[in-house]
Amino acid sequence: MDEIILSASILSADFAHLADEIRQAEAAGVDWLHIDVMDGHFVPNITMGPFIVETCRRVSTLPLDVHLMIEKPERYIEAFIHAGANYVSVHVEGNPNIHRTLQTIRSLGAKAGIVLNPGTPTCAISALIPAVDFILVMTVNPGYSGQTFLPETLSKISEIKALLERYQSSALIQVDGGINPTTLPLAYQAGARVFVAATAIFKHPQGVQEGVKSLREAIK
Ligand SMILES: O=C(CO)[C@@H](O)[C@H](O)COP(=O)(O)O
Repeated sequence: MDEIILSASILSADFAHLADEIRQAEAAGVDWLHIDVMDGHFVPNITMGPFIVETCRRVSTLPLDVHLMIEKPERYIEAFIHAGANYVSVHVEGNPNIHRTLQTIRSLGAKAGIVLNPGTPTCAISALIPAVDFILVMTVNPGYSGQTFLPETLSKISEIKALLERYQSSALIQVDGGINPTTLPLAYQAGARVFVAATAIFKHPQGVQEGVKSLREAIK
C-alpha cells in the first residue's frame, strides 16, 4: 500500500472555532489543510479569501492546499502564495491562459495543480502535464461540501494515472468531493493518493479524531 495524503477541507469546519478545529485536525494526523476559495461566479457559492489562508498559516505549520474556484485566478495567485499557500490549484475550465498561470504558481515557489470538473474530459489537461505537480479530479460538482461522490469519475482517475505514466510524470492525483471510508478505497484503487475531505472529518459524529482515523483505516 502506498502512503496516502489526507487534506482536511476547512469548508465544513466550525468557523466560530476555526483555530481549534484546525488544531484538532492537525493532532488527529491530517497531512495538509485544504482551503476552498469560491467567488460566486465560477461556482454559485462564496467562501474565503487570502485572509483565511493567512489565518490558517498563523495557527498551523501544515502545508496549505488552496483550491481556487474563481474567475480569472491569475489575479490572485500572488496574494494567496504571499498569505502562505504551499499548493495552489486552478481549473482548466474557462481559463485560456492556464499554462501561464501554472508557471506563475511555480515561479512564486508553490506547487501547481490543475483541476477538472466532473464534466471535463482527461484530454483537456494532457498538454499541461509537464507544468503541474498535482491534478485534482473533482468527484462532485464544485461549490458545496456534503455532496455525494460521483462514481463515473473513477474511470477518469484511471485515465489520468495512465496519462502520467505516459509522460513519466510524478504528479500526484488528488480527489475531492464525497470522500469517506467507502469512496476513498475506490479512488485509491483508481490511482488517487491525495484525498480531500470536509464532512468526513469535521462533521464526523464522533469528532475530528475519529473522522481522520476512519479514513486512514479505510485502505488497510
Ligand atoms: O471543493 C469542494 C467543494 O466544491 C470540496 O473541497 C468540499 O469541501 C468537499 O466536501 P465533502 O464532500 O468532503 O463534504
